[in-house]
Amino acid sequence: MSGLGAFKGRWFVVKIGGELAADKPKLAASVGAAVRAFLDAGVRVAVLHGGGPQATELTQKLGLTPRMVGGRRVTDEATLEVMKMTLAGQVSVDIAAAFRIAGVPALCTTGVSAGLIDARKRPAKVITGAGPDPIDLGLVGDVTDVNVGLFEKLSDAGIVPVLGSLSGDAQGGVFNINADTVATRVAAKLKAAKLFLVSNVPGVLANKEDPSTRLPTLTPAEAKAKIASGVIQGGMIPKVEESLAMLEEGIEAIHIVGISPSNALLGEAERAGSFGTAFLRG
Ligand SMILES: Nc1ncnc2c1ncn2[C@@H]1O[C@H](COP(=O)(O)OP(=O)(O)O)[C@@H](O)[C@H]1O
Ligand SMILES: CC(=O)N[C@@H](CCC(=O)OP(=O)(O)O)C(=O)O
Repeated sequence: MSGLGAFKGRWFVVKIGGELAADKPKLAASVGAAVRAFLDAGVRVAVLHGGGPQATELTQKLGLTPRMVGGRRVTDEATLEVMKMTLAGQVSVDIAAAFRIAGVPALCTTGVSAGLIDARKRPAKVITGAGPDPIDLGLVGDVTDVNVGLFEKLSDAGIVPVLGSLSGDAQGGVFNINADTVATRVAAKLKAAKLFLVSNVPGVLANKEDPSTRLPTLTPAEAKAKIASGVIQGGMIPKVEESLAMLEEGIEAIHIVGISPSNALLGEAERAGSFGTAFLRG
């Protein structure tokens, strides 16, 4: 029995980057196997997923031009339709299939369902790396509430909720939210013991082109300096910013980790910094 037993009854929140859904056997052997091990240790698990690369590809196929600002997608009506097709469609079904291979009873939907994740439109805001003026991202939301009771009921029934990062409101509104952001909000509301942001890179890298330059740990000061100097760019910016915000809220363990080798997530859960990047209070 591993050290995971110490987390019996607590929540682990796992966020899967959209790109990882493309290879079902690999996703099953890495994230699927780790989630199975968490469940076997009595840990409660909630999964959030993105689908950014698939959404960008479909946007282009439809003759539209994707626009990202500081790692966030500018979301007009047409783009929101694309997000529904990819997050609630292709990516959701592929993750459900991968979890079946791993023997994980996953219920795959989005945060819109049954008010699992409530949101409201995000007001125009200054975005890191995108100049001094506030930017309106369109139909992008901020999480306002998480239905913790329903997460607990699903978990009590042995079901793992797996949610694409769309959320809604009681008036029928639907909003696109960066999946890292949703994951951090859900982790905070569930008072999760650990949050894992599982991506296509092994962690935060000192040189983003070289996987051997993984930084095992980062303090807030180090992370902010790496954003300011341009070492951390693009989609890694929201991951790191959200992780730092989580630390400020008192969540003790946030890990950015990859899926190679396949035991990376499980290993990182057992020993922080062993396979990914763990954020430490400064
Ligand atoms: N310092 C860095 N270390 C690792 N990845 C980085 C870094 N800076 C930028 N990146 C980029 O961030 C990407 C991960 O963000 P993103 O594509 O949004 O992942 P996900 O889809 O898993 O949320 C990596 O593929 C990499 O290209
Ligand atoms: C507002 C915003 O940026 N939403 C994201 C949601 C998907 C996502 O985060 O996907 P990954 O985790 O695969 O990057 C987007 O539209 O790309």
